[in-house]
Amino acid sequence: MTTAHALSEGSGGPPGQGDTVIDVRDLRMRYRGQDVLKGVSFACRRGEVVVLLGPNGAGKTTTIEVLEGFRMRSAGEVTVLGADPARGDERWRARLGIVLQSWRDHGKWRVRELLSHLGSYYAPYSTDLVRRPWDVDELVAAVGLTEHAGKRVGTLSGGQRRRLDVAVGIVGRPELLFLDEPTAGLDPEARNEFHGLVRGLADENTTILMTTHDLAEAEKLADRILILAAGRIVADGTAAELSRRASAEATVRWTRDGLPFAEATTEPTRFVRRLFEEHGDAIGGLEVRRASLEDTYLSMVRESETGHGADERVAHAFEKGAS
Ligand SMILES: Nc1ncnc2c1ncn2[C@@H]1O[C@H](COP(=O)(O)OP(=O)(O)OP(=O)(O)O)[C@@H](O)[C@H]1O
Repeated sequence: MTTAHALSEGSGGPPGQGDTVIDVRDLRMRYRGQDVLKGVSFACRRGEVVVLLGPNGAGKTTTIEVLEGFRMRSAGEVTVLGADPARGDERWRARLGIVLQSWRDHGKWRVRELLSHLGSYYAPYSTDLVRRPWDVDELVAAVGLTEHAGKRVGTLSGGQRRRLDVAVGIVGRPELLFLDEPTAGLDPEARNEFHGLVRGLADENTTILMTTHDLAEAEKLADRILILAAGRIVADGTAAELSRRASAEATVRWTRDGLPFAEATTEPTRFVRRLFEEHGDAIGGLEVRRASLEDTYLSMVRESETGHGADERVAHAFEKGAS
């Protein structure tokens, strides 16, 4: 994929505050008397890939739809690309790219025609630095649909449709891209290609906020991970930071004279050195394992859902660690 454009410059919109592209403070959402978001706060900087994790029904789609301007919030302050999404105009909207969770059918259109048609809406917002829309053939190649460019959308497979969803989301060369479970239904190869596409866009300074239930994907793509649970952000950091802060302990496993041993320790390097000093060649099968993102995620979600003030405690610990 070649996208040698400065996506963040010359786009015609007002700059955000410095490098902050998304700023969310105390966002609240209540549906029919039920509080889903109870004070969500976070920020995203230009060029960051931020992954929003959380259990089913946590409010990830709600959060993203508020930021896209598709949903009115109950309370809180939200700024996206320098504007309140509830009052975003067309020029503001042209700077966003959106890949929704649900498929909106355009079954009778052919792939290339659909992308040309949708792309034409962005032409008035083209600048010398950011040519809009994306050239259709280049775009079709970037999402791996070249072979299917002449097909009717209704005849594509589920995974091919998902690729098309992504193409629709980026046809206007967005500065900020929202991806709601973009890889659901993609095969491993398509998923891998999609990851390359996301990294390529981020390298060109596109800010990306995405949701996924695939923790390996989150770990691979995210500059920063947010965990939304029980109506709040209970964790905010890199995958490594999250794992370290969730558990300072690593588990060391080894065998000695063929017998298995395991020990939890906060100082694995010192522990392993001592182990070899004491037992030398009798040691085999050495393994040092820190908490995985999955361990961390599951324990944080569990703690926040069972209450006992754990979510506040964890969020506080993360805030302290992140600064
Ligand atoms: N329009 C609506 N009216 C009433 N309740 C809603 C509405 N939209 C969402 N909800 C409720 O709000 C909660 C959060 O939904 P949301 O779709 O934001 O969660 P999510 O984190 O994206 O979930 P998933 O991982 O399953 O996609 C759910 O309990 C859902 O039933």
